[in-house]
Amino acid sequence: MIIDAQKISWVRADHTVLQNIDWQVREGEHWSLIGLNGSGKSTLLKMINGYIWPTSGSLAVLGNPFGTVDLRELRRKIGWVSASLSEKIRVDECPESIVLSGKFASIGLYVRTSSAERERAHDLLHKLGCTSFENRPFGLLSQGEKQRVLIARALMAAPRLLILDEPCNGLDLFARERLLSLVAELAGSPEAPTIIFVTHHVDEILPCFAHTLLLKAGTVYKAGAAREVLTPEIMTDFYDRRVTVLQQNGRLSIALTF
Ligand SMILES: Nc1ncnc2c1ncn2[C@@H]1O[C@H](COP(=O)(O)OP(=O)(O)OP(=O)(O)O)[C@@H](O)[C@H]1O
Repeated sequence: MIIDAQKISWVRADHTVLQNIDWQVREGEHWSLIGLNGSGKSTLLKMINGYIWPTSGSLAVLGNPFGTVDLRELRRKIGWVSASLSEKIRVDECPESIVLSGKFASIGLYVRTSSAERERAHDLLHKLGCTSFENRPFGLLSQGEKQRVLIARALMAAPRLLILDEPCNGLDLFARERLLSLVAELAGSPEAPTIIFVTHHVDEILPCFAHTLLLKAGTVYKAGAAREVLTPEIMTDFYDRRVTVLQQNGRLSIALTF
């Protein structure tokens, strides 16, 4: 089991941020995670990465029950690509060293690297289409280029779980589709980690994300097969607004019904 959350809650200053979350992610599944602002997505991800602990309930990640595991060791097996990671990267650091730093889960590269590690970093930069700007400082890269470098960085540690936290934010239509096709390729490869794809936009959910978790006000609204969850009835209840669900090229999109 990749994630086994049993009735987890997280309470802060008499505010229940997460309540009775049951969520099981099995090996070989890729999930999308959807929730309105403030529904608890970041809190749940912080918990999965071991930065906060459940107030109640039990959580095991990659087969390690919390309380019995070295969380720093666990974090090395999880790649988490998010806007807050992007903000931490130094603007003058180049893609090659950013990707290499992923091996050591460090921000910045402080150790001597082997030629095999440098070769792997180059392979990943190539795989993610970053070769043409691999020597350009991070601060000069476009949003789409930054995202691809950060995904390559996350893959450097060969994680078993990869969290892509709103990776398409700020991308234009073409950069978005380019990133999504790289994600599809990654998800389909034999050595793919389990991927959790967080988004506000249903049309970004690729067919490979066959499972969906809907979080609403800190609770699991629905979790299961995407085709059973992303229905007009369920999404209308979820958003408290009547919506229609459209399908095109194996992808869905949601439109408000006026
Ligand atoms: N340390 C904390 N103490 C009290 N409340 C908190 C704390 N951290 C988060 N919250 C509250 O918990 C709720 C969920 O926050 P969270 O950041 O997890 O939502 P989110 O789904 O990631 O939102 P967004 O889509 O806007 O990023 C919010 O109401 C937030 O204000």
